[in-house]
Amino acid sequence: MSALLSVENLGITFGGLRAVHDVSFSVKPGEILSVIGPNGAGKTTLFNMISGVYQPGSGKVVLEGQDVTGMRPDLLAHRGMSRTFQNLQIFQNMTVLENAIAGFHLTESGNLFADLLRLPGSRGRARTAHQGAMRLLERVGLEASAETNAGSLSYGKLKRLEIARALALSPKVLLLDEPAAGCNAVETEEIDQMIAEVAKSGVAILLVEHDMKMVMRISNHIVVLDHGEKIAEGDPATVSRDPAVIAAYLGTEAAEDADA
Ligand SMILES: Nc1ncnc2c1ncn2[C@@H]1O[C@H](COP(=O)(O)OP(=O)(O)OP(=O)(O)O)[C@@H](O)[C@H]1O
Repeated sequence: MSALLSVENLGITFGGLRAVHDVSFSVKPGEILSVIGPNGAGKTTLFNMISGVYQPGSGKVVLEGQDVTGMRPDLLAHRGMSRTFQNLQIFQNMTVLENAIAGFHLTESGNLFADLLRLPGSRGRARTAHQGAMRLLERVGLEASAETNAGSLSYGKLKRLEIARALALSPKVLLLDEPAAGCNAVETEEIDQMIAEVAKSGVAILLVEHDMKMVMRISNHIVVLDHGEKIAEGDPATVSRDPAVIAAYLGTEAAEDADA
């Protein structure tokens, strides 16, 4: 199967610092690809370039054969690319359902409040968004919490709500920035399962995550960054044995032990 999303020689420099340099990889429909690396390796910067938050200094982002390099996030969302952020972007004072409805208005913020208030002219659209939002909540196991204030949800549920919102525009590729950060083991496993289900439906998943157990469990393919450069890639077993990867995380001594 051909690539849904390709990153070709992507790079960016911040005031002389090569935050990301010459990184290439591709992801297919239904595949879970994780980007890992020590703190400051360039993972979030890479995500920001792919999702149009940063203009790359060099290289290309290709979505379904189209060059979408530096395209605005809202336009990318319409072409099938959604993302979540490291910091939750949830409206704490709104209900779970209202937050999910907001996902359908990513590109038309003017309509969101009209729809929530059910103003004249918005009823048909509001009904569609309402039904879609309920389906999303079912998909992430939050239907029973629809009327709950988002501010009172557990952290794991908030994370699932954020993923639900990113799914609102039926993305073909979903970028998840640390979906398990701050979650306990049970919550992480629930998020695991959810991500696996989304991938099974044919969505390509691109994941940045520090929880190595989770990464090893759910990834089909792993790309390892260190100091902005790709130092390894492959399946979880291959990557976890790679001396360059071990060195990047633990120092060269550990890599020499692994080699012996
Ligand atoms: N907007 C920016 N301006 C200047 N430097 C930046 C900017 N964003 C990131 N950097 C630098 O680029 C490098 C890569 O940072 P980035 O946040 O992408 O790493 P990361 O792998 O996501 O780290 P972490 O795992 O800690 O989240 C770091 O040295 C960081 O200080």
